[in-house]
Amino acid sequence: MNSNISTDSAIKLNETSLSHLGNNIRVPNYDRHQITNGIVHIGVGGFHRAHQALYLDNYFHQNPGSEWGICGVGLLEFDKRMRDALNSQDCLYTLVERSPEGDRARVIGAITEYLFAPDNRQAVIDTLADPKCRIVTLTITEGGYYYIEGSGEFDANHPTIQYDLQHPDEPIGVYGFLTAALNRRRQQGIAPFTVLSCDNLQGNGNIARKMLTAFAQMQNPELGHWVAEQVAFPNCMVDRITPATTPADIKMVAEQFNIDDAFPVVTEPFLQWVVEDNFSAGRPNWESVGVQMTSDVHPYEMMKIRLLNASHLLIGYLGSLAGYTYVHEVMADPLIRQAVDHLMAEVTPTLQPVPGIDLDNYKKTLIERFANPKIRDQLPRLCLNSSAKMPKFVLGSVRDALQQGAAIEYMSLTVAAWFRYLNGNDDQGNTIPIDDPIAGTLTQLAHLNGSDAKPLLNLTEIFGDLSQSSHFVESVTNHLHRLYEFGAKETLVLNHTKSDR
Ligand SMILES: NC(=O)c1ccc[n+]([C@@H]2O[C@H](COP(=O)([O-])OP(=O)(O)OC[C@H]3O[C@@H](n4cnc5c(N)ncnc54)[C@H](O)[C@@H]3O)[C@@H](O)[C@H]2O)c1
Ligand SMILES: O=P(O)(O)OC[C@@H](O)[C@@H](O)[C@H](O)[C@H](O)CO
Repeated sequence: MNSNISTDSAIKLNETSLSHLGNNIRVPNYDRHQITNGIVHIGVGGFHRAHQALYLDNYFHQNPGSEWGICGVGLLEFDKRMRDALNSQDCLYTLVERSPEGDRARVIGAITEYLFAPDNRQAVIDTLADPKCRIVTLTITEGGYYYIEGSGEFDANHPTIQYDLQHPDEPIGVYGFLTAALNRRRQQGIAPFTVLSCDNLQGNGNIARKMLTAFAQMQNPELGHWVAEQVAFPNCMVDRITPATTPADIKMVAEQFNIDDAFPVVTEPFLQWVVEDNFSAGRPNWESVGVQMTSDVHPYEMMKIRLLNASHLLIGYLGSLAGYTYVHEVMADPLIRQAVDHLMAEVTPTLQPVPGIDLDNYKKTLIERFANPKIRDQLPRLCLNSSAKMPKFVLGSVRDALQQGAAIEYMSLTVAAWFRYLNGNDDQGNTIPIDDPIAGTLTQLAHLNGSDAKPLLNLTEIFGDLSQSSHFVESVTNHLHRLYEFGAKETLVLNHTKSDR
């Protein structure tokens, strides 16, 4: 590996240049033209490319000529950059695993086609309706499911949903595309595809089922019935910390690996995928490449979401308030690291036993993963769209702990730190940009009410009935007062002293 290579002299990644790449870089050794696309993936971002596509790349090395290639789909304007990058390099991209021990790059070939829906909506529907498509996988973020947290119901009034109901042949949203294709399959006697959600939602398959069925029902009750009866929606737990790609990553790939890649992915070495074995139209033999197929994903997803993702929120808010930029910097701060330990200790009694997993060891590994200085995971990424994540990552644990009469100190601190963060400046007075679909409402409530937590806790679409718990309200309020009065770090000193007593 030559670190003196300049970005300009790097080799442009595409099929013809694969054989010119350094021999330290693993490239697809299978014929990509022999692969047919049995999977359509909607929401090709960093995570899909570091996770599912990697598993399939490994699979194709063992099974050339497979029927499980991926056709990627982007529904949003946001995906233009992915379209341009993938189309300019034959859908190939570089995946770099980074750890203190070193960096390893490989080129992934599992995505063989990419469709940008705004360019050609019919092409997306045709691909989904094609009998060759047997699984549709999703990473469309928590907010992409149009799910009302407080009630658990479908957000039928959302403008995207209303648009798609009125324009069934020219949809813009995920359910519009899926139902357009499923409707055609039903009319033509083609079996439906399986819908596999790979987003960080507890019961992601169940949620996808409920939402898609509700949408299909509104469009056409018979179709709704068919979807409910015929479509399989396995749950799954996904795990691999994958930061957003930065210009520095593109430069690193060029300089360290001599690859000119418009959109590489940087990730950690850790990788896990636990999938409920419930597929109506077949699936790859995923076990052969390390996927854990099981009849019950629930304990795994509870463990991952409540320990890893909840800790990420606490790290994101406290770290931002304390003026840090990256997760590993936050983990080097003993006060915040201790808070993460305390949060995980509080969450643990709310978890079920997880087959084959020693929770103490799992938590230790999480701390090590968070501390990985090489992946430079960004705090704003962790805090993005918190209104959709807080209920899923933290509030379930709060409810369970309240029911058990157990401690909620650090769970409440996570909520309070979010409220303080929503004020939009850190403890030194620097601006923190708030990126959330309901940022306007949230920041207005935070500004108007400062250390009074109640108005934010009264947002039932996020907190449901939790504002009825005086213990929870009091605990959040106490932390919020301290965060405003003393700042994040001093609050932690006070908290830890109390907890250690
Ligand atoms: N990055 C990680 O570490 C990681 C790890 C595990 C799971 N995940 C899951 O994957 C999701 C995506 O993460 P990422 O890192 O790939 O993000 P990303 O920003 O790189 O990509 C997000 C993708 O979701 C699509 N999307 C967003 N909102 C949508 C909507 N309303 N309808 C349709 N598509 C929509 C975007 O167009 C984009 O293609 C996360 O929200 C999470 O649920 C991520
Ligand atoms: O991707 P999100 O927005 O659901 O959550 C942010 C992070 O917590 C998440 O991406 C983790 O890095 C990931 O879940 C690790 O597997």
